[in-house]
Amino acid sequence: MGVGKGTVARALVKASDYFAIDTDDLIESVENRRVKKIFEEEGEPYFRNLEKKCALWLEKNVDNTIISTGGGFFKQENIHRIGTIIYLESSFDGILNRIHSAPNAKAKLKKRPLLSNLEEAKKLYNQRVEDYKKVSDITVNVENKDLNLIVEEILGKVNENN
Ligand SMILES: Nc1ncnc2c1ncn2[C@@H]1O[C@H](COP(=O)(O)OP(=O)(O)O)[C@@H](O)[C@H]1O
Ligand SMILES: O=C(O)C1=C[C@@H](OP(=O)(O)O)[C@@H](O)[C@H](O)C1
Repeated sequence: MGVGKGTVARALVKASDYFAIDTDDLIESVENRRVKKIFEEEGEPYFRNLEKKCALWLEKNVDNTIISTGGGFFKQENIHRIGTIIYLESSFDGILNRIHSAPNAKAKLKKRPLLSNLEEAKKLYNQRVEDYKKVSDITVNVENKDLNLIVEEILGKVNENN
């Protein structure tokens, strides 16, 4: 939720031969509506089921690609069969500061249904943090870090990992 997955993916594409896709974008495209609308009109379980379908499709069909995901995608049962998992690490306040200092901060907050209640969002972050660490193959701290340095670290660690 706002740690910089999409931004980092776009920077990685510029700095390498990789191309990128985003699971929320894929879901929005097949549903022809925004994630926020899907949550409002169908509820969260419906969205998680779309993530599951997307995860199964990625496992079968996508290789050598940067995949940015929604913040809850890591729970997919086949996540390790999709590829190398990179965790972008930041404190909760670091994430909020990022979003609040974006020029379009209001829109960024509005499109994220799980950020609408800050207390609940912090609870969710605290619940997930240990799981993010457990599930990831590579961790890169992104707090207060320049995008170029983040990209350099990721590409270095991915090369070491392969
Ligand atoms: N390394 C960075 N330095 C400064 N701002 C960043 C960095 N990474 C992301 N941002 C900003 O943080 C906000 C959230 O990033 P975004 O890529 O949309 O997150 P996510 O895809 O994880 O939800 C955006 O306004 C983006 O410009
Ligand atoms: O953390 C989550 O469970 C979610 C994060 C969102 O994506 P971002 O991480 O890009 O905000 C989006 O997939 C959906 O609102 C659920």
